[in-house]
Amino acid sequence: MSNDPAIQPVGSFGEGGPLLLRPTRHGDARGWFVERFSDARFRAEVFDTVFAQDNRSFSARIGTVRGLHFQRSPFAQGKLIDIAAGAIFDAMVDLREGSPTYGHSAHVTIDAASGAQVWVPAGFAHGFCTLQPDTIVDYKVTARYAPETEGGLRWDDPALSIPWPDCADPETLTEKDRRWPGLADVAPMTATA
Ligand SMILES: Cc1cn([C@H]2C[C@H](O)[C@@H](COP(=O)(O)OP(=O)(O)O[C@H]3O[C@H](C)C(=O)[C@H](O)[C@H]3O)O2)c(=O)[nH]c1=O
Repeated sequence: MSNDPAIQPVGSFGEGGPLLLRPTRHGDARGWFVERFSDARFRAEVFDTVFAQDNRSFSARIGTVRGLHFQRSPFAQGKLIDIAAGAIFDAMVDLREGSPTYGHSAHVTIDAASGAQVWVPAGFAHGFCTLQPDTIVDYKVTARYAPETEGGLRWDDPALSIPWPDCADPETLTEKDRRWPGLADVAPMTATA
C-alpha cells in the first residue's frame, strides 16, 4: 500500500482496492497546471492497465443519483474518475468473487476545486450523487461500453449501508436505476478488465 499522500486507499479493501489520487497542481500567478492523467505514472504507481474509453456525464440537478453500475467480464471496467465541475459523493461496492470484503461499500467526496480523483478497480459497483448543480464527471474506463454485460445494484439497499447525502433525490433516478436488485440477489463478478 502506498504511503504517498498523493495516493490513499478509499475504504478498507486492502491491496488492489479503490484509491483516492491527488495529482499535483503546479500553481503560479495565472492559476495552475495539472497532468490529469499520465499513462506511465498510472501504470507504475496505481495499476498496470490500459484505458479503452473516456466518458463524461453532466448532471444539472444537485442530488442526482447515478448507479450503482458495473460491467461483467470480459468487459469489467476499472474507472478513473475526475470532476470537471461541481462535486460528487462517490460510492463503490466490492462485488469481486471470493473477496474477503465482498459486499462492503466505501464512499468519498471529490470535487473540481480540489482536483482529487478516484480509481475504482474492476469488480466494484460504482455510483455517485451530485453535491452541486451542473456537475460534470469525467472518467476513463478500462473496457469499452458493453451494455449487454451491464449489471447494477440498488443504490439504497439497506444491506450496503451507504450513507448517501441528504440531497440524494430518488426522483432523479432513471427507470433502469430504479429496478436494480439488492446485494442478496446479485451474482459476484470475476474482475477481468
Ligand atoms: C455508460 C455509457 C452510456 N452510454 C449511453 C447509454 C445511454 O443512452 C446514455 C446514458 O447511459 P446511463 O444512463 O447508463 O448513464 P449513467 O447512469 O451515467 O451510467 C454511468 O453511471 C455510473 C456512475 C457508472 O459508474 C458507469 O460508468 C455508467 O454506468 O449514455 C454510452 O453510450 N456509453 C457508455 O459508456
